Amino acid sequence: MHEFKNFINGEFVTTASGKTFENRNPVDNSLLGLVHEAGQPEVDAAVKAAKAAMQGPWGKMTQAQRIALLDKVANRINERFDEFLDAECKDTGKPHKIASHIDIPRGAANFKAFSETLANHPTEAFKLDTPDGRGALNYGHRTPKGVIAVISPWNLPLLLMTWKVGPALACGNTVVVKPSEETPATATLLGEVMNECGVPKGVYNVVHGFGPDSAGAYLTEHPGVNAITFTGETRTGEIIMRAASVGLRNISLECGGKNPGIVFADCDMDKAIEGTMRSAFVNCGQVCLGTERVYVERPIFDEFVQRLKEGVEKLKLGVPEDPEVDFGPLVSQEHKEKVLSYYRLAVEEGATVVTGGGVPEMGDALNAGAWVEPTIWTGLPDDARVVREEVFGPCCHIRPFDTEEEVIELANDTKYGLSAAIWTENSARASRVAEAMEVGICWVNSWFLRDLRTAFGGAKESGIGREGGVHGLEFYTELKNVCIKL
Ligand SMILES: NC(=O)c1ccc[n+]([C@@H]2O[C@H](COP(=O)([O-])OP(=O)(O)OC[C@H]3O[C@@H](n4cnc5c(N)ncnc54)[C@H](O)[C@@H]3O)[C@@H](O)[C@H]2O)c1
Ligand SMILES: O=C/C=C/C=C(\O)C(=O)O
Repeated sequence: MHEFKNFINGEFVTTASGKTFENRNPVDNSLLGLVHEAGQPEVDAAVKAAKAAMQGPWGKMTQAQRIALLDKVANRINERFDEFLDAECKDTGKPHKIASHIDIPRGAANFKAFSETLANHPTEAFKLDTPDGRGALNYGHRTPKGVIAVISPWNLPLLLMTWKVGPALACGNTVVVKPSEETPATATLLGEVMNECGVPKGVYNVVHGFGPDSAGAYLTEHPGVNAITFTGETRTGEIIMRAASVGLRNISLECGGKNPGIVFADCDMDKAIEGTMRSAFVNCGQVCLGTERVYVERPIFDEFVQRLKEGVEKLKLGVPEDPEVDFGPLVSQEHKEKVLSYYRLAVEEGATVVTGGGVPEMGDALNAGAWVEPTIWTGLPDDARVVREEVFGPCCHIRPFDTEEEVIELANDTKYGLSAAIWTENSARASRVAEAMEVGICWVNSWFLRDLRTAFGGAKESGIGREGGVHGLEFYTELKNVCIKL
C-alpha cells in the first residue's frame, strides 16, 4: 500500500497518532494509498524545523545563492516531469493533455519566475536635505518574513502550491505547506526534489491533513508562523483570516469566484467560442478563474449557444493517460455530489438544459469515478442561485444582453471579484468595459493567458492581496527604512 508521508526537517515521517486517511483516484475511485495525517506534534515539529532553518545555512545564503538553488529545483521538477505528471493526474483525474501543458510546467516555472523578478527589482532610496546642509540617505532594506504557512487547494495542486513556495523561498523565508487532503502526491514528491537539490533541511516542510481540528487549523493557529498564504474557498479564507489576526500575522487570500464572460456581437466568434470552451470546461470546470456566467449580445446569442453546445458535445471524456482525452472527472465523489446538486437546482430554478445536466455512462471500469456531463444552461433569472453561487464544475449559464451599460451591471452584480473575460474586436470598448469590471484580473480576447510578472489576485470576496511579480514582495518580506545622517 502506497503511503503519503509528511515531510519535516528533510525527512519523510509518519505521525505519532498513527492516523491515516485514504487517497482515492477520482477516475475510478480506486485506492491510491494512505495519507499520514499530521497532528499537533507534527505541525509543531514542522514549524520548529522551519524556524531553525532560518538560523542555519539557508538564512546565511545570499539572494543569488538562493536563486541558483531554486533554479535547480525547477530544473529537477522538469527532469522528473513524468513522475509529477503521473502523480498529479492520479490525484486529480485530470487529462495528461492538460497537466502536461499547465500544471507541471507552471509548477516548475514558479520557481524561476520570482527569482528573475527579485534579482532585477530595485530597492528604493531617498536623499534628504537637512538644515546643516549635510543631508541624510534613506534606503529600503527587505528581509524575509520568516516561517510562511502555505495552505493550498486541490484543483491545480502543484501549480498553486509552488505559486506561493517559489516567491516565499526566493525572498529567503521557509515554508510549511498543508496541501489539500484530496491531493497529497505532488507536494510530497517535491520533498524528494528539495533534498536532491540540496535545499537545506527545514526550508520546505509538508504536513498532510484537513482543515478544522486537523493540520490546517493547527498550522494557521500556530504562534510560530509569521504569515499565512491561502488559496481556497472564501468561507475558509474568512476562518483563516480570523486565525491570522491572533498575533497580527499577515495574510494573502486567493478565494472563490463567479466570473463573467462577456461576448459582444463584434467579437471574433471563433476566438470567443474557443476561449469560452476553455474558460468554462477546462480542468472539468475546476478553475477559480473559470467562466460560469456568459453574457452574449443578443444578435449573436442563438449562434453562440449552438456553437458552444457543439463544442461541448465534441469533448472527449476518458482516462488521463489517453492523449485524445480533454475532459476528466471532478476531483472527488463529494465534489461530484455538490456539482450534481447544482445540476438539479438549475432545473428547479427553471433552466433550459442546452446540453449535459447529468452523469455520463463511462462503462463498468470507470462508472465509480466522479464523472459528470459538461453542461450549458440558458433561461435562468439573474437571481437564480446557480447564477450567483460558485459551482466549481463544468457548467455555465448563457444570457443575452442588449447594451454595454446593461452587461457591465450584470457582470459586476456578484459578491465575488476575481476575473472576467471580454470578447470584442473594438479596442476602445475592450478597454472601457475591462476598466469597469470589479475584478482583479480581466482578459480581453483571451483567457488564462498568464504573464507571471503581473499582479494576480481577487477583489471583493475573491481575495485579499496580490501575488505575482514584485507584488508578492510586500507579503513575503518586511521592508525596513534605514536613514543615515551624512
Ligand atoms: N483565487 C484563486 O486563485 C483560487 C485558485 C484555486 C481555487 N480557488 C478556490 O478554492 C475552492 C476550491 O478549493 P478547495 O475545495 O480546496 O477549497 P477549501 O477552502 O475547501 O480548501 C482549501 C485548503 O484549505 C484547507 N482548509 C480548509 N479549512 C481550513 C481551516 N479551517 N483552516 C486551515 N486550512 C483549512 C483545506 O484542507 C485545503 O488545503 C474554490 O472556491 C475555488 O474558487 C481559488
Ligand atoms: O484555479 C485557479 C487558478 C489560479 C491560477 C494561478 O494562481 C496562476 O496562474 O498563477
